Amino acid sequence: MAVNPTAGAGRGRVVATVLHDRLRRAGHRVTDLSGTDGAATAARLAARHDLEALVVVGGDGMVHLGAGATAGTGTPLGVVPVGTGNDFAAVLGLPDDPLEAVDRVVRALHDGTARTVDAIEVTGPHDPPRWVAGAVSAGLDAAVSARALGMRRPRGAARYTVAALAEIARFRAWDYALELTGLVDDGGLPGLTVHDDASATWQGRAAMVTAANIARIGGGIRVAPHALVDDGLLDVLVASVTSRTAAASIFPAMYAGAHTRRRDVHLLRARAVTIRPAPGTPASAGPPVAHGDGEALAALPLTARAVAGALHVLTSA
Ligand SMILES: Nc1ncnc2c1ncn2[C@@H]1O[C@H](COP(=O)(O)OP(=O)(O)OP(=O)(O)O)[C@@H](O)[C@H]1O
Repeated sequence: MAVNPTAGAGRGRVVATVLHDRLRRAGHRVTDLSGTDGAATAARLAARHDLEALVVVGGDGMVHLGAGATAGTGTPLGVVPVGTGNDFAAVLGLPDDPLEAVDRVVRALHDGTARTVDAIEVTGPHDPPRWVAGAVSAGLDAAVSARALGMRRPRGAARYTVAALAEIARFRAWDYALELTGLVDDGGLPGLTVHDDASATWQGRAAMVTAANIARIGGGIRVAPHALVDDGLLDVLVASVTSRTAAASIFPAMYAGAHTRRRDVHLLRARAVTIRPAPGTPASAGPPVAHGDGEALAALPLTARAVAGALHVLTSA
């Protein structure tokens, strides 16, 4: 197991004790692989290839670490949500009561039941491949994540809201060049060039480019309301919003998923997307560092690819 003791205002530590006890009583050998921070935990997880299963306790940041350690390996992943943002757990219908979630994990391990879902493999020219469970953000939502990660106060969901207000206040749209493969829905995006082999290219100005495996990010923002976690596809949101006023109205609309009714918001569906700054964009004016599951990934360019069935999430039928 791996725990973020700070998640949920310290609830992570308490829930982890219960989980540890329940797993031991069920006859499992339990190793606590939690580090002193996210990077230390990731390093400890990367060194273990012998786990029967990995159970993470925390928010979407811990799901990110768990996906990184288990995606594509066949090792089942258990999730006990105690964070502020528990989007992955919510989308999978896991109990939001952490003690019920512990029960579910213990029962799934006993019964050998797991749900097979997709994950996003992220590759770029400079960094090793990374796995993302929820969504890859490369626009305003990435800037908000970066700011929220750097803030100590306020805690909880309010931190994301404060970060969003600050980023909207200094917002300027970015110029992107996108390449999509395995396109099955063009989302009505003007200027998209679609080729016979189901690839497509687009260049333009946008506030958000987000490749989503699940419907929600940031603790309930319904960024891609119809995204399915097991369709082998990414829902790619392109918000061709260029003014600060429009950016300010789009963010609150996303909580209800109402942004998709706007004519300048497009949801495409494809197997993979490569996201670059448009040619000629000076580095100082380029899009922000991409984030995945609310964690920093890498500067653009990057390719996000849906990998069908990469994750086996412990849950009972
Ligand atoms: N042992 C640890 N100590 C401190 N931070 C950790 C630890 N393990 C992971 N983290 C990091 O904490 C961050 C937030 O993690 P997580 O998503 O689990 O919680 P959260 O929902 O943001 O938490 P909170 O409820 O405190 O807002 C992530 O960047 C994660 O890597």
